[in-house]
Amino acid sequence: PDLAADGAALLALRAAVGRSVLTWNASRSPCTWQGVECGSGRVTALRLPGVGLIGPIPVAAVRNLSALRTLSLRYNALSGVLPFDLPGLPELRNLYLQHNRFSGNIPPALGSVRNLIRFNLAGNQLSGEIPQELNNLTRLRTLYLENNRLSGSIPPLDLPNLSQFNVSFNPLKATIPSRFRTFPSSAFLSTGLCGRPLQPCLSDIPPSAALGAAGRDNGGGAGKGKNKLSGGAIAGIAIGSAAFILILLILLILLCRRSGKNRTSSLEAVETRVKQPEEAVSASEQDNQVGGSSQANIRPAPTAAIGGGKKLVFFSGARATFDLEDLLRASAEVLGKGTFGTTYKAVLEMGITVAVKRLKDVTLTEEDFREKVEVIGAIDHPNLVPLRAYYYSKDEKLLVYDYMPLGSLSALLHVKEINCLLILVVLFGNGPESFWKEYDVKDMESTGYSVSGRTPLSWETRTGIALAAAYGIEYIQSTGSSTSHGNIKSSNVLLTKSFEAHVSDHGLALLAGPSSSSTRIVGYRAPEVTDARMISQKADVYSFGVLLMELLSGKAPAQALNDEGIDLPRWVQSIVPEEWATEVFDPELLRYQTLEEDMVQFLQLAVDCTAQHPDKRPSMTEVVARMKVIQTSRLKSLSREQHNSNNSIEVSSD
Ligand SMILES: Nc1ncnc2c1ncn2[C@@H]1O[C@H](COP(=O)(O)OP(=O)(O)OP(=O)(O)O)[C@@H](O)[C@H]1O
Repeated sequence: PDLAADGAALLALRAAVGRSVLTWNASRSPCTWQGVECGSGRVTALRLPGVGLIGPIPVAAVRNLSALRTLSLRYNALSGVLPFDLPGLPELRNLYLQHNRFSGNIPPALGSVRNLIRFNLAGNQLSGEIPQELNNLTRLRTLYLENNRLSGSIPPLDLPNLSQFNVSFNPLKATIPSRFRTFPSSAFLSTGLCGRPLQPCLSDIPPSAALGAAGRDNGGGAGKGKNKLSGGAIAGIAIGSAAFILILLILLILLCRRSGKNRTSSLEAVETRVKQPEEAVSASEQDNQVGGSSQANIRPAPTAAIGGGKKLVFFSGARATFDLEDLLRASAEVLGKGTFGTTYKAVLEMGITVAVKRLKDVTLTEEDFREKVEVIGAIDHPNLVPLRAYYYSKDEKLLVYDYMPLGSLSALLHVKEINCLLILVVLFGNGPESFWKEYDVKDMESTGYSVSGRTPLSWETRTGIALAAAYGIEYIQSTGSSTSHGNIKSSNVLLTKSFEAHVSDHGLALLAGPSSSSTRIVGYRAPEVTDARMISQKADVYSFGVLLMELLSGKAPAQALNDEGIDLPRWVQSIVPEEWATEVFDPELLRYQTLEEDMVQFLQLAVDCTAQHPDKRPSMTEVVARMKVIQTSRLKSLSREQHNSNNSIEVSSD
């Protein structure tokens, strides 16, 4: 076999599954074709994730690619049986076939691909048993088989290097073999398996022993009634299960009701703290609180809203449409606890919704506090969350912001929210297995459920968010040569209903007490920032680079810190750019094949932003400029394509 034979095999593959999507030029070397990589004059890798391949793969096409080390055809619509009925891929290390429509058995012949290290067949329709022959794959480190229809038991494979394993959502049965007991329970979700790490098996007596016992009871007869439970046992199990489900239901209802209750009572604590100490404050002190001279020096005199003796100080652009009493009467809900305190959503009686941040650990004097808040309030830009008002007393410091209805980018990208209704459907519908199997994720999402809990974000939305956040940060930095945000992360990028991004929490580092610095920006903090209070513009650039990586990969930086302590930037840098498309980008982005070049450029920018040395990082202005160049060149090529297609329509209509 040689390169020409590899080329012929690839063309056979294209003819079978990719005729309309692969534009390989047969007159050029296969090594120049999309997704093909060569080494020593042979095809060594074929990576075509999410390109729209469809149909069954001819066995011969794969078998002839005998120098292949990586085959990645994930996220396509490939069907039929797995094309590996004969040994023929001795070099294969990585086999990624997840999220296709392959059916039939896992071919035992795969056991002869002895160099296999990564093997992923998740999200197909494979049935039958997991073949015992996989035991020959002694180098195997990853075996992902979740979301198939595999039955039987897990064979007692002895794979010394296996560190990633999952068989969830398969109708497998019986006890988990001892080799697999060290994997977490998430590796065996929604199966019929039992034993560690799952619940103990109903009976400690293995089925064979039970059979033997039944046989003995029957005097070794024909085996009638063998392995059957008595009527009493069945009734016991039925009553037990019903009671369990009932308890679960009651717990669920209590949980849902409790979370509803929290929503309306959260600002009560604030009210108590605001009212009590205020009563003790002297009249002169109170006068000082209503737009004192220190405020007037910094910006035009703020409007003071006075209600029941309590004052909210509004910034000049904002009308004092409500007062503190209104705020305290509002129904409130905790949005989250952050470094600087707790944030509430407050819906005022007149219909206005605001976000109220209740600051903790403020050690500044009143004068310093007011002065600094006035500076923060004066920073006004369309991509920053507007600070509308504040409240200061000895015991309570509140900041009132515009409420951003879509919440944070972090929640959109990562939060897996399980809707109470969804749990009920799973529990009382047709049962978990049929639920996951029979409902297509897309169908679920179109009915308003989010199965994974993630809102799919398009490429345009992601780049729009990135650019808007960059504008916001650039503006903050433009207000002073050493001014920086100091806490750039995805939970501080908030979104309006139309996905417009606003950076929040700007300037709060100025108000923060020393205790707030320790936990801040884990995963986003630049290496030179040893004390989080020592913020800088180049450290913001680093954090923004991590945020970009998060947007492109869908991975949360704090969670990306794996056992070896590798954070998101180092993980991205450990992967060569040629592999970014398959290894780094969020699978949700794989459908934008034509945009791969743009994605690579954005990721390269993120890599530059996260350079170890601050001087090597671009400035925020350069970051904005580079992002605009990528977007503009994309728009230009789009309009060129449009122009060409219009011309060709005209020509063909001639
Ligand atoms: N103006 C707002 N509109 C809507 N949601 C908000 C607003 N401000 C904050 N939130 C939400 O409240 C949550 C808590 O915010 P908060 O700023 O208190 O903490 P954080 O951003 O998680 O951490 P840190 O304090 O370190 O920035 C955020 O995740 C965000 O979803």
